[in-house]
Amino acid sequence: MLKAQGLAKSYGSEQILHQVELEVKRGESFGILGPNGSGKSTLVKILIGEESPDSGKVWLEGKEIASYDSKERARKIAVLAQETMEEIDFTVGQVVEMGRYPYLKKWTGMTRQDQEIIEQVMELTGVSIYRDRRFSDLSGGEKQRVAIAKALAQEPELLFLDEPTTYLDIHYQLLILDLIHRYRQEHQLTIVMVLHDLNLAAQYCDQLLLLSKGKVKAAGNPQQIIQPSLIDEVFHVKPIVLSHPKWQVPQLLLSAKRDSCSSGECS
Ligand SMILES: Nc1ncnc2c1ncn2[C@@H]1O[C@H](COP(=O)(O)OP(=O)(O)OP(=O)(O)O)[C@@H](O)[C@H]1O
Repeated sequence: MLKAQGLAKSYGSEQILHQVELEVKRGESFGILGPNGSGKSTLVKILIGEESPDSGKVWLEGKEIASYDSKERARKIAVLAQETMEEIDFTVGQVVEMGRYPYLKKWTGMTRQDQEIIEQVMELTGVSIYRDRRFSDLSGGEKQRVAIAKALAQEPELLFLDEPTTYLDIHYQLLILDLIHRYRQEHQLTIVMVLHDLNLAAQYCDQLLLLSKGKVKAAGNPQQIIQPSLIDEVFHVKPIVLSHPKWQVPQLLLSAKRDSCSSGECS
C-alpha cells in the first residue's frame, strides 16, 4: 500500500530524518513510535506528500506520491488533523461534509450518495446529535470524533492519525481507537498512526516502527519492539514489560524513581 525508501530531510543545517525506509501492507495498522523530536511528524508529512524529502521516495500503491494531484491523493489518503480545524467557525455537519470535497464535481453539489455517506459516518462516530452545533464549542473528545467522521467521509484507503489520543481521557482513547479498529476491519482500511502511548500501540498496531534521532532504530511486531532494552536505549527509561492477560501483547509498567525522590533528588 505504502512504501518509502531512503528518506532524508533537513531543516536548515539540522538533519531531521536519515535514510528512513518502511513498508505498510494493505489492511495493516502501522504504528510510528519515538521520543519527542525524533522526526515522527516530519516523516508523516513526507509520507502524505505534504513535504518533499531531500532524497528518497514514497510510493502509494506503486505510484510515486509526488505524482498524485491533490484531489486524487485525497480520495486515497485521509489525515486526522484536529488542530488545523480548531480555528474554523463551521457547524459539525459542515465540517463532516468537507470530507466529501475530493469527490465533488464542478458545478454540482452533494449527491444523494454523498449525503448517505455523511450520515453513515456521523452515526458511526456518534456525532449526529451535534450536527448543528458549532465545531469550536465542542469538547476535545467530541471534536476528535468529528475529525474522524470527516476523515472517514473521505472514504480513504489509507488513514493517517498523528497522535489521535492526545488530550483524551482513557474512555475516549479506547473509544476512538476501537472505533477506528472496527472500521478498519469492515472496510479493509490501512492505518498509519503516531502514538506516544506504547501500551495502546502494542494493542492496536500490527507493525511498529521505532524512530530515534531521525533514524529507524527498529521495526517489527509489538513483541519485537516493546522490549525493555530497546525502550531503555531509545527513551532512557527502564520499564517492566508484562504480557497483557487478555490480548497477550507486551505492556509496559513504568517505575517511578522513588529511591532518588526519598533521598531528596526530586525536589
Ligand atoms: N518546519 C520546520 N522547521 C524547522 N525545524 C522543524 C520543522 N518541523 C520540525 N522541525 C524540527 O524537526 C525535529 C523533529 O520534529 P517532529 O515534529 O518531526 O518530531 P516528533 O517526533 O513528531 O516530535 P513530538 O513527539 O514532540 O511531536 C524537531 O527538532 C523540530 O523542531
